Amino acid sequence: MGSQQLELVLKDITKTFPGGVIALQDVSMKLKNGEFIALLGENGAGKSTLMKILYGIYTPDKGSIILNDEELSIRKPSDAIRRGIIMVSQSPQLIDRLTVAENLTLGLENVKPFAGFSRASIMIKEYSMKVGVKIKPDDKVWSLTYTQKQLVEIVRALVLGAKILILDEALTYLPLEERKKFYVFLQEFKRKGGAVVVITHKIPEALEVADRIVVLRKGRVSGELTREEATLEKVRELMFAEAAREITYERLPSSVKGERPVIKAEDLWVQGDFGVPAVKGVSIEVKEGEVAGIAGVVGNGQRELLEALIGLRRIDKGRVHIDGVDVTNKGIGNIRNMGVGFIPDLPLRYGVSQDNNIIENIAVLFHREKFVIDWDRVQGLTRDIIKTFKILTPSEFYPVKILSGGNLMKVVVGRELNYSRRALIAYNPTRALDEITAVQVRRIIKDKAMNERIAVIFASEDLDEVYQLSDTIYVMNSGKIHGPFDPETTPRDEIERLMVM
Ligand SMILES: Nc1ncnc2c1ncn2[C@@H]1O[C@H](COP(=O)(O)OP(=O)(O)OP(=O)(O)O)[C@@H](O)[C@H]1O
Repeated sequence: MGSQQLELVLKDITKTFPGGVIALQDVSMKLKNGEFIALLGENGAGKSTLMKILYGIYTPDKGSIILNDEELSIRKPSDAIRRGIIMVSQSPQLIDRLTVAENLTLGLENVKPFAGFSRASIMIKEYSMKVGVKIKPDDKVWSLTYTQKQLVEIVRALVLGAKILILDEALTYLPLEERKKFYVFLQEFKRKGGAVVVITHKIPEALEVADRIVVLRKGRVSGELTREEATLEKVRELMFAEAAREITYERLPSSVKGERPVIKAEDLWVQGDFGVPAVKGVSIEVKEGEVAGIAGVVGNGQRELLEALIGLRRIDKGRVHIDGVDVTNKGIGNIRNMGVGFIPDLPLRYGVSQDNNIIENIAVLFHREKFVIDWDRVQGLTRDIIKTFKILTPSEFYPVKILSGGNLMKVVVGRELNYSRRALIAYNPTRALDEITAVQVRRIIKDKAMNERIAVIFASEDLDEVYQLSDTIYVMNSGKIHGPFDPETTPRDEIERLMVM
C-alpha cells in the first residue's frame, strides 16, 4: 500500500430513486491516501447513498468516479473491491455457521485456499491483538460478540486488499473504549497509505479523528472543513442550518413520580445468548410518570434485562409485574397487550418488516387492539408520525427498506411511542438518529411520562442521553444493577466509575 499515490474523485454525482427522491445532486468529493474523512449529515442527507455508489451497490444517474485520472466503471461491489475500495456497514455480513478464517477467505480470488487460509489466520491474530479484541481463526462466527464480528469485517476488508476503507456507522455501536482502539488502528492504516471515510452521527468523535469533514445536506455538499477549521458549532450549522440551535444536552425537567409501580422486577436471573447468566439478581421498580435510565458499557446485561421485561427472553428466576399483574414468562404478546411499547436492539432488523410499507409497519401493532384494523385511523396516525419526525419518503405506501437508516428508526420510534399507553421499554432509543431528532425523541419520551403518566425504562451507552432524560439513573455492570441514583445530585464520574469497575 505504502508508496503508491492514490487520488479518488467523485465528480458531480446525481442519484434519483424511483418515487422521485433526489438523494444526491451534483455531489463532488476528493479523497487521497493518508487521509481520514468524516462524512456527516442529518438523517436522509445522502451519505450512505454516496458511499454505496462508490462501492458499486447503486449506479449514479450522472457523474463519474475517477481514480488517479482514470475513470472507473463500478457497477457492482466486486468492481470496487478489485480497486481496493471496500465498505463495512453497521450490520455484519458474515456467514454465521462458518469459522472466522473461512469467512475471511471467502471472495479471495486467485489465491490457493491454503495460502489464503494461513494469511487470514495470521492477520486475524495480529489485528485482534492490536485492537485488544480476542478472536481465534477457528471460532465460529455465530459465537462472536458484535464487536468481534465488526473486527472480522474490517480484517476481511484488509485481507481483500483495502486501500480505501469506508465505514458506514460500522463503529457506532461498539463500546466507547473499543471504538477508541479501532480509531487508533485506523490512524495506523491511514499512515501506512490507506484512506478512510467514516459515516457517523457522533460528531464530537468525528472532530477528533478526521483530517477533513465533508457535510451533506439534502443531497448536496453543504461544506467542507479541515481539522483545523472544524468546530462543533460550524459542523452543526452545516448539517442543520438554523435548526442547529435546537441541539441541547441540558437536563429535561424531572417529572413527578406517581406512587404506583408500573414495572416491577424482583431478583431477576436471565441467561445471555450463549447460556451464561447475563442478568444476575436484578431488582428494579419504575413508577407512573418516571423515566429510569440504565447507564452501562454495551454487553453488561442491559439488553437481556430489557428483553426479559418485555417477555422476549426466558426468566430463570425472579418475577416481573406490570401494573401489578405477574407477567413472568408470559410472552411478549401478552405484555405488549398491556400497552407496553418496545424499542429493541437492532431495530432496523427486528423492529420492522423490510418488505412492507410504512403504513403496514405501523398497523402491526393495531392487530393487538382489535381483530379488524381501522385503516383510516392507521393512515392518519402514519401521516402524523411521518410529519412529526420529518420522515423522508415519497408517501406512506413505500416499503420501509428504501428509507435511510435514521428514517427507518424514526418509523420504529414513532410507532412505539404512540403505542406506549402504560410503559415504554427501550434499548438505545435514539440510535441512528441525527442530533436534532435525538433531542426531539427524548423530549417526546419525557412529555409522555409527565403528561400521560407512562413508566419508561431505557438503556443507553450514551451518558449524556442518560443524564438528559432520566429521573432516576441505574448502572448495569457484569449483570448486576447499581442504584437508584438521582441525576441532580450524582456526579458523572461516580456513574462512570460504577460502569467500569
Ligand atoms: N433504494 C432506495 N430507494 C428509494 N429511495 C432511497 C433508496 N435508498 C435511499 N433512498 C432515499 O435517499 C435518501 C438518502 O438516503 P441515505 O440512506 O443516503 O441517507 P443517509 O444520509 O445515509 O441517512 P441516515 O443518517 O438516516 O442513515 C433518503 O431520502 C432515502 O429514503
